[in-house]
Amino acid sequence: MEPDPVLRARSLCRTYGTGDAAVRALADVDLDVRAGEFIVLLGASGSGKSTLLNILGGLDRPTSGEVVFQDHRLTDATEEALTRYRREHVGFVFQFYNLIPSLTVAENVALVTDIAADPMPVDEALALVALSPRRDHFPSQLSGGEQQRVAIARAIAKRPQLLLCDEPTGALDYATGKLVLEVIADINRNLGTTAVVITHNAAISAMADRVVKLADGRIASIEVPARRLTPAELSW
Ligand SMILES: Nc1ncnc2c1ncn2[C@@H]1O[C@H](COP(=O)(O)OP(=O)(O)OP(=O)(O)O)[C@@H](O)[C@H]1O
Repeated sequence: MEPDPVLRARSLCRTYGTGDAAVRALADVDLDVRAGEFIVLLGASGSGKSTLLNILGGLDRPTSGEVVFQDHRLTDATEEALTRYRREHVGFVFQFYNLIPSLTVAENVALVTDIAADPMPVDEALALVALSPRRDHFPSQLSGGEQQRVAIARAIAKRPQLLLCDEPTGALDYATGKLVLEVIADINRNLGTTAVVITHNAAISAMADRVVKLADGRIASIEVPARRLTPAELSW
């Protein structure tokens, strides 16, 4: 039996602007995200990937349609409830790491654990991304890949159900990007965190449970790779 969906999106539409300037970013998107799965979201630039991820993560609302997280309709939620949803249940990782330069690695992660309901200890989160020895360093003393691993530690330290990653390897070289993907795959496998990862790199799709392709704001296809590869087995 398939696991229950942790997120259900139905008939999602998102239009930016109005009148002649209106841009339809999403049109009639239906998607179930199942507990514990690893989804890769592919599609050309402008196909609606970030718009969909932002709506799933409660950073944005659809123009019409609905999103349900477990039993909660996010589309009806107040701003306070959406903020609580993001704070308690969603970890975000973006292309640029958004670390606070004046805080150490451990302090950057503690920013999140200080306000979370049931966080893991900061040092446990740093161990999961293999950065324990760098806990007292500042972001400027780290490589891009290391900074991204701090961002991942910060995202997972609150034990979110969902880890939403928008081009997490977009600013990284090949080898470093692979290391970062390995960390995300390990977290998905070992902690059971449901992961949705946007990428431009189709080779990454072989590490997914399902690959969702967007084109012009619609789901063009959903594929299940024959065998889920580890990032170490991927090449591009
Ligand atoms: N704030 C906005 N105002 C107006 N149009 C927007 C806005 N955000 C996105 N769009 C438009 O919506 C469409 C979908 O954008 P989106 O960022 O979701 O695509 P994407 O697939 O993530 O692209 P990329 O791979 O380039 O990041 C694009 O045509 C984009 O120009």
